[in-house]
Amino acid sequence: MKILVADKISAKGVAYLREQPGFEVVEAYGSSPEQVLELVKDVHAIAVRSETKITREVLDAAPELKVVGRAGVGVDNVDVEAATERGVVVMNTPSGNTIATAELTFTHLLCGARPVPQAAATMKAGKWDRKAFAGVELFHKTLGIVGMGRIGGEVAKRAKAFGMRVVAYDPYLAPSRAKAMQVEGVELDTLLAESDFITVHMPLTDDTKYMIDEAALEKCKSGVRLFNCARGGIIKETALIAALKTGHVAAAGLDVYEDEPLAVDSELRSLPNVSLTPHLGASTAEAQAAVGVEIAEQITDVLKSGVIRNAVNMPSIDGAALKVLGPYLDLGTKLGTLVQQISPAQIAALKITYWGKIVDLDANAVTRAIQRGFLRRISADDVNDVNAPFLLKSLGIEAEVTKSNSDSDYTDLIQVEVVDGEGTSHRAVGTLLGKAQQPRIVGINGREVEVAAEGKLLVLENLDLPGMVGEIGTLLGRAGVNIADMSLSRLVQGETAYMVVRVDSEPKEAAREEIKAHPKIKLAKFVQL
Ligand SMILES: NC(=O)c1ccc[n+]([C@@H]2O[C@H](COP(=O)([O-])OP(=O)(O)OC[C@H]3O[C@@H](n4cnc5c(N)ncnc54)[C@H](O)[C@@H]3O)[C@@H](O)[C@H]2O)c1
Ligand SMILES: O=C(O)CC[C@@H](O)C(=O)O
Repeated sequence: MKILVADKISAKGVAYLREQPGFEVVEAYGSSPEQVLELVKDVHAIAVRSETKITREVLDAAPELKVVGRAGVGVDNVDVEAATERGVVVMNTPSGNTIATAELTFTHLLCGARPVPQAAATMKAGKWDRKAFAGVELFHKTLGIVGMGRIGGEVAKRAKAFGMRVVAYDPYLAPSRAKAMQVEGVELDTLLAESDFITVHMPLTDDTKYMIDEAALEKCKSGVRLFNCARGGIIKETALIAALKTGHVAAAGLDVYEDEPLAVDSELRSLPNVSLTPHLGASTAEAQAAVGVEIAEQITDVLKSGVIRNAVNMPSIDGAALKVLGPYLDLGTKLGTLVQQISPAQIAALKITYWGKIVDLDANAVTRAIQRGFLRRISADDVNDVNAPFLLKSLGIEAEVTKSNSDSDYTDLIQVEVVDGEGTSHRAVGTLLGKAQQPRIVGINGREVEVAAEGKLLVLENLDLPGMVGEIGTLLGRAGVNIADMSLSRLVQGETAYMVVRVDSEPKEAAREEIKAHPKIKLAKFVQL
C-alpha cells in the first residue's frame, strides 16, 4: 500500500507509517498542484496538513485512494463532498492541537492588550521608547468568545484565570456546559455590545463567513480588540482594516486570513495596531507530535483493519463499539444483498426497521452496511460505507430507517424492505442467534423461514403439494448440487409455500432453467450472500 505524506507531519508520525509491513511511504512536501496530480495516481492514502489541496481533480486522479488524513482539525483544504461521492474516507485529528491553538490565542490576546511585538521591534531597531506602548489590563474586562467548542473552551478557562468575565455565543452551547465553564451564554448582539475583547473559534461555513462584518463591528464598543485564530473570513478583512484605521477597533491579533499565504502587499501588514502570525496555531512540538502520530495511526487502522476513527464524512466506530456492532454489520450486509437479489430492478425505496437491543445501539453503521450490501451488485462504482448513502440517492432510491419498540420473538430483528415503483414490497428479516451471534434469516416476504445467512441460497415459492421437497431434491441431485440446509414455510395449506435451500455449489445454468420452468414453482431466485 502506498501512502503519500503531502505536507510535513511529525517525524514520529512518518516513522510509524514506515514501520508498517507492506506500506510504502512517499514524502513530498511543497508540491505544485500539477505534481500532486502525478503523485497521487497509485496511492491508497494521503496525509496532509493545510497546505496541499485535495480537490475533486486530485481525487479523480487517484483511483486507488481510500483515505485522506488531515493532521489537524479543519478540512477546508479537502473537497469532502467529492471524496464522499468516491467513497474516500476523510478523517481529522480533532483534539491534538487544541491546547496549542488556545495558547496562541491567549498570546494574541495578551499582545492585543500590551503591544509587545511592536515594542520588541523598536528595541531591535535600537530605540528606547517608554511612552508609545502603553496597554490595558485583561483583569475585570469582558471577553466574548464566539464558538465555544474545544479551543473556545480552553480559551475561556485561561481567561477566567486572568480574572476576566467571559460571555459566549454558540448556538449549540448547552446551558449546563456554559454553567460548568462559568461563562454566560448570550446572543451574538449582546456579546458584541458588551465585550472588550472578542475571539472567534468556529469553522468557516456559510453561516460563519463574514459573521464579523461592518454591521457587526458597529455594534461593538469603541476600542474593542478582535482576535481570529480559527479561520480567515469569519472576520471580514476589509471591515476590520477600516475599523483599525479609525481606531474603533483598538487592536487585532490574527493567525488566519481570507487568502493564505497573506498577500505581501496586504494592508494588514502595515497597520501598527495588528499582530500577525502565519497560521501558527497548531505549530508546537507537542501538538505536531500528537496530530502526526494520531493521523498515522488512524490511516494505518483504515488500511489494515477497516477501523475508521474521526471521519468527517461518515459515523466513526471505535474499537469497543465495533466489537459489539460487528455481527450486526455482517447480518446487515447480508440482508441488503439478499433483498436486492429477490427484488425487481426498479426500486423506489429501501426501508430498514430495527427491533430489540439494536435500537439502543448506534445503528448508523449498520444502516450503511445494509445499503452497501444492497448496492454491491448493482452499482458500477466501488461501494463502501462512505459513499453508499450518496449512491443510493443518486439512483433515486429513497432511504428510510425506523426503530421500533413493538414486541418481537427475538432479542434483535432487522428487516430490510424494498418497495418497487408499483408499491409492491419485497423483504427479508434477520437476527443473530446464540452466544456466537450467528446471522440467520428468519423471514422472507412475510414467510417465516430459518436458515444461516451465508453462502448460496435458492429461494423458491412453490405450490403447496405433496412431494415438492423430493422433486427439488432430485432436481438438485441430478445437477450435482448438495443441499446444506433447508427451511419450509407456508401461510395457508394448499396455496403456495416458501422453500429456502442453502446449497454447497451453484446449480449450472441448465438446472437453474429447469427449476425456473418447473410448472409447480412460481418463483425461483438464486442468491449469493
Ligand atoms: N489556527 C490554527 O492553526 C488552528 C488550529 C486548530 C484549529 N483551528 C480552527 O479553530 C476552529 C475551532 O476548532 P475547535 O477544535 O475548537 O472546533 P470545535 O468543533 O470543537 O468547536 C467549534 C464550535 O463552533 C461552534 N459553532 C458552529 N457554528 C457556529 C456559529 N454559526 N456561531 C457560533 N458558533 C458556532 C460549534 O457549536 C462548536 O462548539 C476550527 O475552525 C479549526 O479549524 C485553527
Ligand atoms: O496544520 C496546521 O498547522 C494548521 C492546523 C489548523 O488550521 C487546524 O485546523 O487544525
